[in-house]
Amino acid sequence: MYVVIEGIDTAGKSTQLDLLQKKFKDAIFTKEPGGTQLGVKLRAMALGGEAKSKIAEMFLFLADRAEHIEEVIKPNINNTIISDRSVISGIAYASQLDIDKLVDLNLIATENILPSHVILLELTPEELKFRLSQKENDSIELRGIDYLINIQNRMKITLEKLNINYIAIDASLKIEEIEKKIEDFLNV
Ligand SMILES: Nc1ncnc2c1ncn2[C@@H]1O[C@H](COP(=O)(O)OP(=O)(O)OP(=O)(O)O)[C@@H](O)[C@H]1O
Ligand SMILES: Cc1cn([C@H]2C[C@H](O)[C@@H](COP(=O)(O)O)O2)c(=O)[nH]c1=O
Repeated sequence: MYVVIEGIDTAGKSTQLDLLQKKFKDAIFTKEPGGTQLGVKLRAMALGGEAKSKIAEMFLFLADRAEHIEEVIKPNINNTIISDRSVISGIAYASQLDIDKLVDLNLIATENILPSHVILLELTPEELKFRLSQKENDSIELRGIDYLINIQNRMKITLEKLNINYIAIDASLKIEEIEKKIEDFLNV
């Protein structure tokens, strides 16, 4: 299975991935952006704010995704893959473009390969504001609360549009409660 943990910045993805690492010892753990050698360079460019064009930024993430599919997902498609982010973030975060156009571009990048299970961790604006205040914000996080909540809404629209098997979990629940809901969703 190709499992993805999705959510906007600070939603709790890394926290749950650390717990999943203990449970799925044979799984391939990966991420977007930055899950390949090329992806590390693309991540640095995209998150470093080097692209003045939002379209150029989007293509940096698309290139990362295409390389990730080729180098990590396809070779391991018959094993358990657990990824921090995916095409869902890719479509949701490119908020200057129409979702349908983004779906087409991302299906090219992913060769029509989609996650089999997506866990969406959802934050309230209040919880997001608190969590962002607890860390140094990167160029995307600096776009603010309304921008990120809009991204979160676009994630749900994208999941429905792609008809992907997903669960939306309140990210402000206790860490253990979220862990249990994920376990039940993955039937482990
Ligand atoms: N269920 C939770 N309740 C309260 N705080 C949480 C919960 N899960 C994670 N946190 C805290 O929220 C912050 C962000 O968590 P984490 O780094 O796991 O999020 P993330 O989605 O990986 O973030 P990013 O995408 O920005 O890297 C951390 O300080 C973490 O300790
Ligand atoms: C895959 C992907 C990610 N982003 C954004 C989302 C986050 O702000 C960063 C990644 O940070 P993380 O700490 O690794 O979660 O990049 C994006 O804008 N487009 C994408 O396709």
